[in-house]
Amino acid sequence: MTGRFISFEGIDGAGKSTQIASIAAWFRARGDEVVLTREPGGTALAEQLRALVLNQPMDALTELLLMFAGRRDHLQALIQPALAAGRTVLCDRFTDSSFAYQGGGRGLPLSMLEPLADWVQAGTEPELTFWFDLPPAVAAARRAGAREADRIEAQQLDFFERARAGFAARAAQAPQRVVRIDASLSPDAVWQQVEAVLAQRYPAC
Ligand SMILES: Nc1ncnc2c1ncn2[C@@H]1O[C@H](COP(=O)(O)OP(=O)(O)O)[C@@H](O)[C@H]1O
Ligand SMILES: Cc1cn([C@H]2C[C@H](O)[C@@H](COP(=O)(O)OP(=O)(O)O)O2)c(=O)[nH]c1=O
Repeated sequence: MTGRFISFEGIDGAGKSTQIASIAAWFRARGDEVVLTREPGGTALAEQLRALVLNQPMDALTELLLMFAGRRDHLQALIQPALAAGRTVLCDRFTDSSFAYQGGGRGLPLSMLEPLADWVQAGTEPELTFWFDLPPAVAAARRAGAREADRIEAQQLDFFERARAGFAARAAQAPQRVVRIDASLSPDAVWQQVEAVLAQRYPAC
């Protein structure tokens, strides 16, 4: 039995964390065993890499390699065993974030990212990805009221414009997998959109 693998994407401040709790509750109410996890991070090793990558100065390629190193450990130690046990894995960010941030934001070429994604994922891919999309200025205003910026969140608006374009390109390449949610609306209005997608993709048996 293979479980479901679902990821959540969007620029910082899009409201992913706010929605994921309700999504986990939605699957639990159906009787699924839910594993909530995140990237960068998700395992002890990958959380150590997260602390480095979000706080230490480094070049873009080093940043990319650390993101994929953590992802490899996360897949091997947590995601793949959970899927093999039939669990529903909800992952706050996955490979689309590397394409958006290191590809779009930092400007690294797709020819560098694509082979890494193939090697590291070796066929494991989310079956559904929610892309919480909103203008970077709106996301920045939300973040300003909520928390102190880390090394990546401290980037300027043009970085987040490029990251947003990176998510849009990934969505265009995989329209069956990636569902765009208008994240500029109120939390309730965002939830209505999410719930409609869940109800359509996972009808009650
Ligand atoms: N739809 C929304 N409208 C307005 N504010 C929101 C909305 N969703 C989340 N927020 C607020 O914006 C901030 C960032 O939300 P969060 O869920 O942490 O985003 P993310 O995990 O995508 O970075 C938090 O202060 C949160 O309360
Ligand atoms: C997974 C991943 C995240 N990131 C970045 C996006 C975020 O700025 C940061 C941390 O992600 P996250 O914990 O999701 O931050 P937030 O809750 O603020 O949205 O890491 C990348 O640059 N590349 C990646 O591959």
